[in-house]
Parts: sequence; C-alpha cells; structure tokens
Amino acid sequence: MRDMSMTLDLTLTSLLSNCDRLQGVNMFSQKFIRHALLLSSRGKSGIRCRFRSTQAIAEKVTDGFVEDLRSIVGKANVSTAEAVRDQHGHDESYHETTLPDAVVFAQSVEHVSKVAKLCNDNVVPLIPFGSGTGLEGGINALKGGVCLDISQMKNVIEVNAEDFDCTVESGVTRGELNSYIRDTGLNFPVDPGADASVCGMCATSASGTNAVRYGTMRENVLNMEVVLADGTVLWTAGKNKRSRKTSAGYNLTNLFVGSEGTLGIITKATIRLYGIPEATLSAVVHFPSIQEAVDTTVQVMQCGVPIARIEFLDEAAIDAFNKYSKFDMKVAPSLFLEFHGSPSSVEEQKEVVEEIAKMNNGSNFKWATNADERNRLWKARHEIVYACTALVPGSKPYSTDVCVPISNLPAVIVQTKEMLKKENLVGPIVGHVGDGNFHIFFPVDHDHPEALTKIKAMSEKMSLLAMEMHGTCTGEHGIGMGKRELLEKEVGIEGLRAMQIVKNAFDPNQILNPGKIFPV
Ligand SMILES: Cc1cc2c(cc1C)N(C[C@H](O)[C@H](O)[C@H](O)COP(=O)(O)OP(=O)(O)OC[C@H]1O[C@@H](n3cnc4c(N)ncnc43)[C@H](O)[C@@H]1O)c1[nH]c(=O)[nH]c(=O)c1N2
Ligand SMILES: CCCCCCC(=O)C(=O)O
Ligand SMILES: [Mn+2]
Repeated sequence: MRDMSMTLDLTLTSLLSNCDRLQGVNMFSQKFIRHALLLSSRGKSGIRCRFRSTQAIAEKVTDGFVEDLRSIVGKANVSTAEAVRDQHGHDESYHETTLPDAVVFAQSVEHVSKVAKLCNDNVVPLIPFGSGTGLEGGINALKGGVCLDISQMKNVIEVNAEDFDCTVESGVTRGELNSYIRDTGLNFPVDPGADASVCGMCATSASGTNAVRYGTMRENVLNMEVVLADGTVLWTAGKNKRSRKTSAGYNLTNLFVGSEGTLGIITKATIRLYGIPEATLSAVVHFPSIQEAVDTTVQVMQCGVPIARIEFLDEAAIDAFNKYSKFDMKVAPSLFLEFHGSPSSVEEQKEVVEEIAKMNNGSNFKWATNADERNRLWKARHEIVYACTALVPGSKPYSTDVCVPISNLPAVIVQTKEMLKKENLVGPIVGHVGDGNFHIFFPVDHDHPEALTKIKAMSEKMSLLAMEMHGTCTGEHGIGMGKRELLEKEVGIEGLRAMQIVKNAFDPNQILNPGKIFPV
C-alpha cells in the first residue's frame, strides 16, 4: 500500500509544477500550494518533502524526448552512451557516480535556452556541467535527467585591456583565458588549482591561493549572461554593462555567483583582469609549531601587507610531500609565500614579513625570483593533493573546507589538529590561511566504508567548530551534495527559507540541479 505522506507529497509537488499552467487554480490557491510545499520541506506539515523519484524522471527521458534534444542541438551533440554518462556523473570528489540519462553538448546560448525550455516543459532535471573539477558532487545527477555540458562554448567575446576586464563564454577555462590574454600584459588571477571553466568558477564562487590579494569570484565578476529554467536569457547587470560599481537594484550577479547550477545556467561571464606583476618573489619558511606559523599569518594580514599568496602546510603535509617527491624539506609547520608588485614594493613586503616570521621563531627561509626556482620552491604546495593521496594506496582524496575570521584561525587549526590526533586519523592540513580558510586532505580507501564514515564525522565536527567560531562550513568548494545538512545550521531556518523562496521563484518546477544545496 502506498504511504499517505508520499501521496500528499506527490500531489503537492505535481500541483506546484503545474500550477502556473492550471486555468482552474486561482492565485490564492497557487500561493497556498507553494507555501504548503515550503512548509513540507521543513517537516512542519508532517509531509516529507522530496523531489520526484528517479524512476518517474527517468521515464520522462524517453526516446522521443532524446529525439527532441537532437533536433535542437544536432544528432552528434546528444549522447546516451554509458561511458559518456559516466564521465558526466561525477566530479573530482569522493562522491559516488550518479548517472544522467543523457548528455547534451551545447554549442550556443540558443541551444542552452531551447534545451532548458524543453526540460522545463517536460519537468526533466537539467544539470549544468562546466569542467567537472568540483569537489562537492555538484554535477552528480541525483535525479537522473539531462547533463548539459557547456564546455564546448569556447569564445573569448571581448577583452577590454584598457578597462581591465573581459567577457568569456562558458567553456573557456582560466588556463585558456590566461594564454589568450598573455600578450596584453594582463591576467586573471583567481586560481582554484584545477583548470576549471570560468563560468563553473562563478557557479561555485571559487577562490584558491591568490584570493587573499585579488579576491574570490564574488569580487571579480561584473556581469553574467544566464539562461533561466524556462529558457529566458538575461544579463545579471544588464546587457553590455561592465562598470566596476553599480547600485542599480538587487545584485543579481552576486545571487548567481555560488548558485551551483540551481538557479540558472551561466553562459557568459564578464570578469576583472589584473596587470601581470612586474616582480614576483616566492619564499618558504618553517616554524616550531602550528600556532607560531598561523600567528605569523594573522600578524602579516593585520599589518596590511598586500601579500599575493600565503599558504600553510602542516608537518604531516610536508612529510607526505617528501615521501611522494623524494625531497628533504624540513618537516615542520610551514608557510609558502608569494609577493607581487614593483621590485621596491616586493622588497618592502619581504622585510616586514621576514621580521614578523622571525619574531614567531620562523627559520630556514628560502627565496626565489625566477619562474623555475619559484615553482620548485612551491612544489610541495602544487603536489600536495597527490602526495596525500599516495599515503594510502588505492585511495581517493576527501577534502574539508572551513573558513573562519582570521583572528580565530590559530585556535581552530590547533583544535582541529588535536581532534585528528584523538580520532587517530591521517589527514594533513593545508590552508589558504590569509583568508582564514583551510582544508584537511584525507586519503580515503573506498574498500573500507568505515574509514569514510569516520572521516565524514570528523569533517562535520570541523564544520560545526568553524561555525561556532563565527565561520562557515565551506569557504570555497560549495555545499553541493556533501554539505546540504549543514546549511540550515549556518544560515538559520529564516535564511534557509529565504533561499528556498528564491529557488522556487527562479525554478518553480525544480528542474535545475535537483537535490543540491538544500537539505534532503
Ligand atoms: C585538484 C583540485 C584543486 C582544487 C579544486 C579542484 C581540484 C580537482 N577546486 C574545486 C573546483 O576547481 C572549483 O569548484 C571550480 O569552480 C569548479 O569549476 P568546474 O567548471 O569544474 O565546475 P563543475 O563542472 O565541477 O561544476 C561545479 C558546480 O557548478 C555548476 N556549474 C558548472 N558550470 C556552470 C555554469 N556554467 N552555469 C551554472 N552552473 C554551473 C555545476 O552544476 C556544479 O553544481 C578548488 N576550488 C576552490 O575554490 N579553491 C581551490 O583551492 C580548489 N582547488
Ligand atoms: C581532489 C582533491 C582536492 C582537494 C582540495 C583542493 C584545494 O582546495 C586546494 O586548495 O588544494
Ligand atoms: Mn583550496
């Protein structure tokens, strides 16, 4: 027998998805249904809120539906082959693959718009795919449906060198953009480590090592072309607009940054560029304790040094790197530094930071200016994910990602280290510490599910600790499917409800990346 709550749930869901088109349902009823669905998602009505079952959705991706997709984008741009679906059913994280029913390779914004409309009309899930380097299962097709791969839209639309901005299509990666604009003397410095698509970086609000100087995606996106669930195409700051500042109404740009494919598909982004620095100086320095290394970071930031990168690796990370790359770097909590500017400003920054580090017992400074030497000095940071993964043969990396106000960072990292010891867990700590952001890189062997359970519990404890210390459960990787249950704790029930209202307004049929961000 079918359970009653499920019947009600399905009724509400299907009413919601159709109410805009139902002649007989007046505005008041529509409002009531929406409200009931919102409450049900909080369990207030006693009705469990869930999206449509995978089975019901999969049934909608019929041969006829696939033919409709082909008629929009061309036969060669739709695939239902298992290998292609598999490649699009997971990102670079530990989350198990969940297959879409079909993969569509869009070649233009018109394709994206028509595919969105078709999916919306048929209530079929639609998952935007950038370059698949995400770390919270953002592209997993939790309810099946269509994976919309927009990586082949690779035009750089314009570069306004005199205004330090450019506009790119969804498939352009940050590496490709930087090669393209190298001759202008400009670059796009936001660097998540992977060669992610710029629009995917907008979608996750990515940052990485350079954010301490240049900001995250939030501070660097001026405008975006977005396709809504029903196929409408809009520019978040107005078509062709690219001013540095605007006070014109709601900030739609910032609403779509970090929306993780749940509000719309970003097909173009206008972003800020920066001059390639005249001088670059890199350094590594080691400390007797984590506290002293992190105290150094806090003091450097508090002194207002415009440092370009300040990355922390604990002794376990350095040890993992030495083993992996056959190096003999001093096994101690260490800071990896980079300074950008004119030769004289770099020298000035160096002097201040050296003095602060020495006051905190920093030693064995190593410096490098030429590119090869700088890369060798930073090799441990560049290879750390692989080095940590190699600690457990056959493992995959699992990364935590908390961020706290900088003055709380020393206490949070020290407590995290104690928790790791107590739990007897192998997990080197690596951090973009200038932003108060750090990760533990756990190597996870999937043949031992109990190890994953223990690591997940530790990750949750860290997130709770960070929130208690006025921080966030994710500084840069996003909520995806990995942190859905933590969102309410972070933003409160009122914040979560407001987010659900926004989601329902932009995507009333819940087709865009269902199952992500919101608690299940
Ligand atoms: C080795 C390594 C190291 C790092 C990282 C990854 C890896 C593999 N990352 C994570 C990752 O690079 C980052 O999240 C990127 O922004 C993901 O961009 P993709 O294009 O790969 O998006 P991907 O295809 O993985 O999608 C991610 C999410 O965004 C959505 N999406 C993608 N493109 C979209 C579009 N055009 N419109 C709407 N939604 C879209 C997807 O639906 C999904 O929910 C990271 N990150 C970070 O911030 N700091 C870091 O230090 C690192 N470091
Ligand atoms: C594939 C695992 C990547 C781990 C985290 C990457 C990251 O954020 C970093 O700073 O490095
Ligand atoms: Mn990171």
